[in-house]
Amino acid sequence: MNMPLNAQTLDSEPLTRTPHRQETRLPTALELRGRFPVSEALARRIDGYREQVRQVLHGEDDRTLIVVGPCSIHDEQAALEYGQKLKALADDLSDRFLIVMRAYLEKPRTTVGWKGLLYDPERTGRGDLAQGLARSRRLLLELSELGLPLATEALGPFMMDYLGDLVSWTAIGARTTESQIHREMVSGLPMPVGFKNGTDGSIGVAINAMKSGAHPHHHMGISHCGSPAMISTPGNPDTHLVLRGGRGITNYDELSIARAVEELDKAGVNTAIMVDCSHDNARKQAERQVDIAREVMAQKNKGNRQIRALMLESFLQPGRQDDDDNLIYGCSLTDPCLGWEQTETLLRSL
Ligand SMILES: O=C[C@H](O)[C@H](O)COP(=O)(O)O
Ligand SMILES: C=C(OP(=O)(O)O)C(=O)O
Repeated sequence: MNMPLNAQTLDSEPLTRTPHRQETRLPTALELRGRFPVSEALARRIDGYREQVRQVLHGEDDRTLIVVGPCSIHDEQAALEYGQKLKALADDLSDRFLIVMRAYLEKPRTTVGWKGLLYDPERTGRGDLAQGLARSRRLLLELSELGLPLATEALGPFMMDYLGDLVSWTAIGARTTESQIHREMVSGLPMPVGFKNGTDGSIGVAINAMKSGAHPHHHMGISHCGSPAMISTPGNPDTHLVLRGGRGITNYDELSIARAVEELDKAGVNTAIMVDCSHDNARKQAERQVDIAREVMAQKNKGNRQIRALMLESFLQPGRQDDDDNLIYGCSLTDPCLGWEQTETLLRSL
């Protein structure tokens, strides 16, 4: 499953090289979508998942949306094994939860580090976007065919052109919520989008992002055929806030959520809340996600109607590992995750 795809067939020929820049040709979005096509039946299913996510986020479906899965995917086989387990659990719990798998292929880094399967699938540090794009699309297709809705973080401004038709919910991360380029992108996305609060914990930037993302935009982009283009977008009405804590301060407690809802309401945007149980809320200690999820669901069960969703970082094995020669199968290379057993026990108990 981790087989490199043949670069020759992926049009990755060098274009130009200067001392400051080398350009390497990539397939267009249309070419890649053509190589790994979505059937009409699957496209209809994905439309259906997006509609279910919308209904939960707009309070028309009382279930809780759970976005759960690895911090990052580095091994397709482990991701598929995780997907099979999650699909069985999602079916079992579908009366209470709408479960969407985190299938994160791009990682925003605080400084530098591995940026995800899409950029550097072999983790050599040299990058191989041609292979990364193809492996990412093939994996999303295979996971979708298991019958799972998928979530990503939309980071590179053109990546959704290549992969977006397979995604049912996406995040704009804490490091990019303030970026106009990402807000413009969201304005043209066909799925619901969660904006994270800033890394400093501020939710004002996410509220501004929701307003901007709901607005039509005209911006510079690349057409699906690969030419420079002016992209005009209608605005995305299905955005919401994700509380992930910041600068060591958590924001999943009753008071923080009430304050966030008040600010959202004052700003006239959707008051739906997703709590990210990981990241600064868990202070990078994966097991803390268990207590956080329980505490937030207790608030919901006590009658907080704005809490509509949770995010959990989880993989086959608990914890995280450094990328060396003795990799543990199914263990995160980025942030620490809950292991599968912990995840299943938690979700069944919520
Ligand atoms: O979700 C993963 C990380 O928190 C995010 O990519 C930042 O990681 P870093 O601080 O290790 O670069
Ligand atoms: C990078 C992530 O989160 P954040 O933007 O909240 O740091 C993530 O969810 O993988």
